[in-house]
Amino acid sequence: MAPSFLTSAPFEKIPLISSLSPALQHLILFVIELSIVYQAYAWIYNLYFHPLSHVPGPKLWAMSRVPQESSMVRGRLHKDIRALHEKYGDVVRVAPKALSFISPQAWTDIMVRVPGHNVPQRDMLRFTDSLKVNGAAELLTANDTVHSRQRRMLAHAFSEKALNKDYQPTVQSLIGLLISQLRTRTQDKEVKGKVDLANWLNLTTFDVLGDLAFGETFGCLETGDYIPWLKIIFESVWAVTILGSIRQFPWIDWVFQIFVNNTIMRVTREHHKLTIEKVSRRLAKKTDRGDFLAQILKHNGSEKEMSRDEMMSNATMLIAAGSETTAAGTTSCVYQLLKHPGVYRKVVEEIQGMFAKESDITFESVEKLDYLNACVDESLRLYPPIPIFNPRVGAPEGTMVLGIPCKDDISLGLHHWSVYHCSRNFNNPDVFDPSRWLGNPVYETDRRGSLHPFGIGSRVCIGKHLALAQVRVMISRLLFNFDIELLPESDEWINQRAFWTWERLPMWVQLKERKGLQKSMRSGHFQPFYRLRDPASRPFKK
Ligand code: HEM
Repeated sequence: MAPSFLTSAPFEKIPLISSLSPALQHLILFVIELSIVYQAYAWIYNLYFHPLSHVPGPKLWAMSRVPQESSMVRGRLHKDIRALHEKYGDVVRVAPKALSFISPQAWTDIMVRVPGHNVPQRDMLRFTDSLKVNGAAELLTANDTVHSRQRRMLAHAFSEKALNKDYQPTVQSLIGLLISQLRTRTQDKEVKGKVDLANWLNLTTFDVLGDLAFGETFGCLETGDYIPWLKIIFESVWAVTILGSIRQFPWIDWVFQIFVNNTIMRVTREHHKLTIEKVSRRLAKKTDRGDFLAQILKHNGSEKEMSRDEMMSNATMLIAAGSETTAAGTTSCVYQLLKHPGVYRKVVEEIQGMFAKESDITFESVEKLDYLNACVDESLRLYPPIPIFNPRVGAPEGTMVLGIPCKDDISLGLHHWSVYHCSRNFNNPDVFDPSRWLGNPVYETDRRGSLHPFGIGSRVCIGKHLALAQVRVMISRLLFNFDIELLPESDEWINQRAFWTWERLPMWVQLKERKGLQKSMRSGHFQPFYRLRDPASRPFKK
């Protein structure tokens, strides 16, 4: 005779399960009980016996990954992590196997390769392979060996000489196109100078990188719109954040792979097809205009240095890594200037005092605008274009970070926005004050070494100088040509959700052409090969 507990049905009130045999119902009950016991054990272990249990932090976050990941997918991780550091100090345990840091020393321990120190690795669970054309690695996600080979090759494409001599004419020409598009809108009787500046800056940086990576723009500035290929890049930045969170939970990831992976693969294949077309077209083209591929090909001795597929993967990656970030850096600085009329006036005076005509505004000359540059640094602090972390895990042999041994199962976070908004690092952290970077003694105690919006170490942003040159020139040429006012609907523009990049909100401004500027003072910016053209002749049609 069967034992009595196998003849009674434990789930008789639950419709779907009650139709199963009592034995099967008991098996399900047993699995549920086992999971509860295991989960309770895991929570207790994480709290009291885990090697990180001595690190300060909230108990709930130390017990389970759910609080951190739920904060991340809601786009508020930057704020939550800041609050935790204010409360608990320079290092906080933010998940059973995750630490967050904010001090200058932590930047060095996590990012900088020094003899005798095992430098942490990229946390690959937070990335996807979606940028890899035919499986070929690109710089951002490459392992250390491939990374150092590719970085050597790409360094030629990001040298100072290439930047100032080869790329400057393209960038200046496209900024000229931006200015003429905006000028058209100040003269339009319906638009009356009201524009979404965030959008226009994004269109500009996309066209710049399209030209530098593929030898032709996307035509965004001409149409005032994106092409679908670029929309995929936008959306994938957000999707990578969500996928990174899903991967922290193997069961959810498993279900996700079954139901959603095919769709992702289809979109990725479509995206790669277009990349291959563009790069092939560029490689077939004979051109004397400088761009990334021209620099790489000039130094590529053999396929061993950089294969064709790797060039393709890197071309897309550079557009994804460099366009939104640069546009965000520019938009946020303009926003801060518009919110601080005293600072705005000083910047305009500095620009007008330095440049008699617009063509004097060059990559080289804008470096001398001390006040504007302090404003750029301060706005990168308050709105770092990469707002949350540079995901890393300890080295396989273990890494010491602030004296804490971290193996490769421990995730190490330096969340830009949280680091720069913590009062442990900066006095009046929420205040936009460029004098912070110009020797104001109020900020004497600031831990300036904690500000690294471009990262540091061997994986520091390769496009840093290109980005800064663009940000400075775009702002200088905008303010040279227009008086700008922030419209009330964008007063709180800076309050956005943070994913890998920021959620992109429109920034509505009112533009007025500056009075008293002679036509001759405006023109003559390098050879303007980008002008508004007949839409039918655009290289990339929608
Ligand atoms: C204001 C604009 C920009 C900001 C704030 C920015 C910030 C960053 C940050 C924080 C990293 C990560 C460093 C790390 O993981 O430790 C990074 C990496 C990178 N950025 Fe940028 N970036 C900007 C513009 C650009 C531009 C214009 C390009 C290229 C066209 C670019 C290309 C890259 C690449 C390729 C990497 C990976 C470097 C490597 O792993 O060796 N970025 N950037």
